[in-house]
Amino acid sequence: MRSGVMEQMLDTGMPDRTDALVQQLWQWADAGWLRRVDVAFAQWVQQQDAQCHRALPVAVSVLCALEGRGHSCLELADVHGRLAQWLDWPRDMAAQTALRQLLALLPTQKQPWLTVLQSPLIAITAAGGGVMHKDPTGQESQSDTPMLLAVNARGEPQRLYLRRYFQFEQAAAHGLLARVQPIASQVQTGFAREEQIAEVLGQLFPSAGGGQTPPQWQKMACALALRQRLGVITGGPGTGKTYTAARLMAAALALADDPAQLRIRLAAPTGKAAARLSESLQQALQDLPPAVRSNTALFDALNRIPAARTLHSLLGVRPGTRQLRHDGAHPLALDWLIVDEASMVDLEMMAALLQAMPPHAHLVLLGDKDQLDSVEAGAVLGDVCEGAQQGHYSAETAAYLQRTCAESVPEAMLQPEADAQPAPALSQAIAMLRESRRFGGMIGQLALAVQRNDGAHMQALMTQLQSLQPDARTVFWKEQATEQDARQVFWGQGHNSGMSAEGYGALAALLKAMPRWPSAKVPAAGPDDESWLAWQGAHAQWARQLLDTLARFRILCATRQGTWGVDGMNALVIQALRAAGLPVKNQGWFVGRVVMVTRNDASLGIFNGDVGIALPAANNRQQLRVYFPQTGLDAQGLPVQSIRSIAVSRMQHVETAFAMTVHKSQGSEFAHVLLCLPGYSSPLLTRELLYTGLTRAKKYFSYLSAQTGAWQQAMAQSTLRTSGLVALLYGDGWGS
Ligand SMILES: Nc1ncnc2c1ncn2[C@@H]1O[C@H](COP(=O)(O)OP(=O)(O)OP(=O)(O)O)[C@@H](O)[C@H]1O
Repeated sequence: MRSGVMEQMLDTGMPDRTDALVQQLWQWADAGWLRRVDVAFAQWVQQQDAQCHRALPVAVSVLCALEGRGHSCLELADVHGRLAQWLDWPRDMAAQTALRQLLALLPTQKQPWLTVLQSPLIAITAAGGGVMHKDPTGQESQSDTPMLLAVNARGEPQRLYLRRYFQFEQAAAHGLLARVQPIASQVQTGFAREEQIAEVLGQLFPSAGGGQTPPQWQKMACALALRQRLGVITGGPGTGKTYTAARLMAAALALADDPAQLRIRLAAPTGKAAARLSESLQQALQDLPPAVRSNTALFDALNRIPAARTLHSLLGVRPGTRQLRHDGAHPLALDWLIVDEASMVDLEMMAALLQAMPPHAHLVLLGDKDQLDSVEAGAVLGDVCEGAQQGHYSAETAAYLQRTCAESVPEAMLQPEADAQPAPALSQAIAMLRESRRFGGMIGQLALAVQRNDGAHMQALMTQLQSLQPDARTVFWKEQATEQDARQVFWGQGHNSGMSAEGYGALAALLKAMPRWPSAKVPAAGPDDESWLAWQGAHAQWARQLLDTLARFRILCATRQGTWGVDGMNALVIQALRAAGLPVKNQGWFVGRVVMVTRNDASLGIFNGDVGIALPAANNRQQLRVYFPQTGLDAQGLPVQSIRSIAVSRMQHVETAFAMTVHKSQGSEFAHVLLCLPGYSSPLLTRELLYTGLTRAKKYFSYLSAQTGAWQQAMAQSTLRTSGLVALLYGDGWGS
């Protein structure tokens, strides 16, 4: 099929008529290079506007294809240069030539876009909002056109949007900027003066302040978030985002007129992230300074904060619709909202959240701006934190931080007075935590090198790695790797003695060591029968050990398909388990099948991303159940680990997960991570992907790639999602 399409396209060149061109787009969809929905929309446009420019259906299908890849618009400047990065190009040269020929219909300069986009289906709008209801020739157009062309102040075309995404961007930008306006009346939110903030923060960060080096960004992050109704706390893994959020909650309560009435709520984009936030916050509350913990009223109020929810459930998503129970007209009933893993929140959800936030309430976003973006369109946290590395603090902010934290903002992070642009209002709400409390060592160094795209640092680390004795290595690195290499790594063989405990070899050994069943049939004895209780205990302990072992190692892949993708690696693990004598199957359920939930199911209490293992039920060895780890709270409010199980017959939406995509691993950590890159280039292989994969590893990191240089190529490539949000938040030309 593919070669047929290409031959035809190469033979005939581009058709002159738009309907014939749309037919060619369908062939591209048949060949898998465009989604059918992309072409269906282009066809609809061509049918509605029969006189349209012949390049319009191509532009429209590209716009839709980009939306499917997480971009919120089509950036019209340098389209040709950018498309090479944006689209996943077919791998063979002939197909690439044919695709280039098609895309050559799109203008290379900005101005001719006005002619191409001249259509009653496209309205012009100022990039900052305010639809002009004119088409590019100045004619009145419909007010509800499906697409919008954003132009700058000089009327030059900037970006083409599907209307929905334009509206989401506007709502997100307006919502964020409205929250960085100074709080009109401190009385309204019950907050007192700066001296009180200084006093409270002094208690919460007793050892910080006083000009320590490096500056205490955690304390400053709290001060910034208390100053307006938006706080953004970004930082790599283990930099103390949750630790800081716990102190911020304590500060908000301590400063409130009536702490018992202050409604603090917690949320995260996924159920797993929500559970993890509650768990880490509980831990962080236990770490509060004794003086704060002994304030019983405050500590009780902190402990009464409800467990974190998913954003979907907080906003009240109505099943099967895009409607929400909470919006601008029906705001959320809360005073503070802390959202963790904000990098996973997509543009549509962020817009909805900001609209549903009551005007007086504080929103605090926690997340790692360098991680992969949300699966759906938008890169909101990345866009918001565009200038976080450099700070861009105003002299007023620096003075405020000095007064409240006794901390000086480093000179390099102040917006230069000579700068034509004033310090952006949004930057005054952002704090970047820079010191990892969890990991340094080789993995931390690699993450830094990747984050900064620092090839020389990478090289030095590789040289250092070679010079280490195998047992001292926390990183294993192999290019031009084979399946045999993969087997060795995931089985935990041969690299160093520490790593060998962290792999599926250990899982297989445990599976084989299933506790001996008391009898062939389930004991009919009652629950107080001693042997029955002993058997139940042994079974639960076994399941617990398996889950612990599973939680320590994972294979992460950049892609789904192919030998080095999720499917290939899952098949390889299953093969290895079979070779070890376990009765595994290629398809369906078997003892030891590791699965990931792919859809939330509130009735079963399982969430997208939860990982469990199929094991025989304690009371019926013929019946398989999936065992999941569960975190609860003990009488003192401390997290306790337990297990729960669900019959496999009730698990409809799961997939095998010995290996998973890097995307799906966001929000999880493992003692040992094996990251696999495929043997070909792809726009999916980016710096953010490497960084996210790397930073999932706490102790050991293994890297395998079928080709040499894949790491360096990925490091040089950024996800670069196109959006107009940075321009809306910081002004046109920011950072350029
Ligand atoms: N200022 C500090 N003093 C002492 N320990 C700290 C401090 N900040 C953080 N920690 C500790 O460092 C560890 C990581 O902190 P935390 O979990 O808050 O980081 P995080 O940025 O939220 O991580 P993740 O990205 O994994 O969510 C925790 O054990 C925490 O108690």
